[in-house]
Amino acid sequence: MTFSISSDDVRKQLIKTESKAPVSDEEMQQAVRTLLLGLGEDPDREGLIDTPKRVVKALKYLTSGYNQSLDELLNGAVFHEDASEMVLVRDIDLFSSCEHHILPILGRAHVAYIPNGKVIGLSKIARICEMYARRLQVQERLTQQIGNALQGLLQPQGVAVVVEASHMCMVMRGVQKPGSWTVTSSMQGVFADDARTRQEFMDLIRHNPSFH
Ligand SMILES: Nc1nc2c(ncn2[C@@H]2O[C@H](COP(=O)(O)OP(=O)(O)OP(=O)(O)O)[C@@H](O)[C@H]2O)c(=O)[nH]1
Ligand SMILES: [Zn+2]
Repeated sequence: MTFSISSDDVRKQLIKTESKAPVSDEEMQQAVRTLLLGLGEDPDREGLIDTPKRVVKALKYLTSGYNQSLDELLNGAVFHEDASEMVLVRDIDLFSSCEHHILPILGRAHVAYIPNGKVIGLSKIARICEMYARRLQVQERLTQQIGNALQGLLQPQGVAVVVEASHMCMVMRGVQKPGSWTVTSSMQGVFADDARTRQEFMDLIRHNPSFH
């Protein structure tokens, strides 16, 4: 499957998902206070008195990716370059939140692309992962959004994204399966069309670096 997405499309997609926050911090804090009461706690005891404020601040931080834009994050770091070999940034730590339970998704992303006239600043690949991770997510969408962003920004020969993550909603509650992890991928362009290129990527994300 190949995708053709322009930077404009990526920006439109981004605008659609940006948060409009129709409630105040005070209203959010009041809701946390209600949750504490529902749990049978006393929200006025010393240890909990500032908890609503802290929870709102923490949740806003964990979803701060809604307020970022690709333009701002890139800071112009897309360069014209003749390179045509695979670029891979692997083992990018991810801290996201599942949209069903608002519990952590902890994992790693491996992101590769094969340039087609343009390269992107390496740190920006990690920043793109970070922006989409800092939202309420399902792992499949997070993976796809990272791939689509790179595809749209660089129009490369192909993009490959693999995310490996453990969902705390499956570990600490519910089915309670510590040690389970989920692997999702987004393969676009040559990574989707050519099994050897895909295999090279899979081999590179598995090999042990000699400097470790
Ligand atoms: N596909 C997908 N599912 C997810 C992700 N994160 C959490 N889920 C699942 O979302 C589902 C929600 O199912 P529900 O039955 O509505 O919720 P629940 O009663 O809390 O489900 P259990 O976790 O099975 O107890 C669960 O199966 C979760 O494992 C994700 O990133 N991708
Ligand atoms: Zn969940």
